[in-house]
Amino acid sequence: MATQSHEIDAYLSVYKRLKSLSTRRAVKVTINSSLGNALTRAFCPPWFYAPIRYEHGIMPEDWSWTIASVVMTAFQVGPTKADAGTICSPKTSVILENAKPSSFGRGSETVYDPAYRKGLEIPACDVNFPKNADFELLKDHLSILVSENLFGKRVGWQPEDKSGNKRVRLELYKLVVYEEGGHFDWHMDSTHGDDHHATALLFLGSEWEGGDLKLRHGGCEFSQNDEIRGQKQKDEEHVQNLSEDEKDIYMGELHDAGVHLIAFYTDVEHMVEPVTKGTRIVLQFDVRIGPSDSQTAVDTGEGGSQSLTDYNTDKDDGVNYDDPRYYNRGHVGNASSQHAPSAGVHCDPKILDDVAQMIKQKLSNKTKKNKVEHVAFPLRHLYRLNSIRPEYLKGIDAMLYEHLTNFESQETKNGFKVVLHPVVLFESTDYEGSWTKEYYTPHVWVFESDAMRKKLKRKREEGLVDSEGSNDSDDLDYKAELTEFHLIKGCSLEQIDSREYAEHTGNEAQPGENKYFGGAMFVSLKKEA
Ligand SMILES: O=C(O)CCC(=O)C(=O)O
Ligand SMILES: [Fe+2]
Repeated sequence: MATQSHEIDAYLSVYKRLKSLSTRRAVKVTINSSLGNALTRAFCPPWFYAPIRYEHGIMPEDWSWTIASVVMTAFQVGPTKADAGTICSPKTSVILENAKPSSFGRGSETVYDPAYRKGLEIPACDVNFPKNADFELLKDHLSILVSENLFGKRVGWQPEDKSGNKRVRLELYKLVVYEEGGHFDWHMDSTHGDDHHATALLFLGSEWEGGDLKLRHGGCEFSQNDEIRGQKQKDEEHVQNLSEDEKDIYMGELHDAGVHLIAFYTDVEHMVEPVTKGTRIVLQFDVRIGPSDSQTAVDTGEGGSQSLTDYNTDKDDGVNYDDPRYYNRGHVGNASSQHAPSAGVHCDPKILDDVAQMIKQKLSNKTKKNKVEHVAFPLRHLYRLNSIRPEYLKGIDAMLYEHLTNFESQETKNGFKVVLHPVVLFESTDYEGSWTKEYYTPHVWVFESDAMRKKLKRKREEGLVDSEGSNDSDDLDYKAELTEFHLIKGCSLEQIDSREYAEHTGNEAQPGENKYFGGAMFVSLKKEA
């Protein structure tokens, strides 16, 4: 039977406000292009796994307390502040006594449905760390790992900026518990702010079986249990090369506690398979980027095309290596910069360069018939509407942005101008609403960037444009007919329509604007000065 109302209609109605505020243009989409294929090859893993353990075999005596205090951090739960043990040795019964069944967001409601999610939780306000300094230290360690592995040198390299604000901040969201039979079906986490860009899960040292955390994004998958098995194998190989004395130390109690960290960008879908034995206990953190809440996010200025290097101007890496909080980076698990785990913000520069060269070629074509002023392609990650900004780009989106904004060659003396815009993929059907090859003519609707919307709002307040938006072609500085938009196969933008992300199921219901949104990069040649 033909689809009655086109899915995109439902999707668009969610963004009514956006529609009413924005000028939009339809740009024809090119599918299966060689640029689209080159973009598909440009990839960064959107997650990582790192064991957190006590490696006193490697560190000088006086360093041990730092790591030890991380895994031995004590905590309390519930209104009575009951002793819940430590990160490496939690008191399961106390935690269970204080935990309540978890609900989750389905569309505009927050519901309880054990068929979808069967788990228990303790909200952050009921998790207390009697030694706050230990908790801060723990968060510092974890945020360095998250910085290095998800945000690279770009944002997270400096744990703090000059005024002491952390660039990557971990905020405890809740403690999550799964008993035997507990599970959580596929979902994306709800976001709790425009600066909330990843989830970090710290798995405590309780015993459990099953309960595999599975992640998926852009056609790639991750399995927690596979990572743990892989790590065990690596450890065994490592231990074979140690002396007997070293072996005893290495295989010590804390090393085996199984504490580990998994972090992923907020638009990564994930699920927890049923726990078959024991109790699985996790501290879930929201990862926030940039200055703390009390300060407003950086204004990107005109066109939202501020470069990342502007944002992160300090050339000095800003780390005080004498500070005991930082000197043992690289001794937490295997996630040191020298032994980066499988994931990380890395992408073969040759692939990035291929993309830049192909774009350059398209933009340099001066013949009237094939003239192209803008080459555009979707962002690989989904963002909140207000987070489609250079300083918030994640993983491969950030790598491409940075590479393209810094790209220079003989022909493009002034380099590229790269601008971000929210976009909605718009696929046509026939009059009955069915999908046919003949009528399959995908377009994207392009909306103003955050900065452009602000500019428009100002203009509107000054009465320079009408409230319905503007037809003034200056507002969007590109011409649809001179723009090539290359779709990337399997990218989130394509899936957002088919998977009902507008009704996505997260930890709690998300009001309209906080939902996930697609974006695109528009690349043009910088105008001669
Ligand atoms: O416990 C986990 O591994 C993840 C839990 C989760 O996805 C959530 O609570 O949103
Ligand atoms: Fe989740």
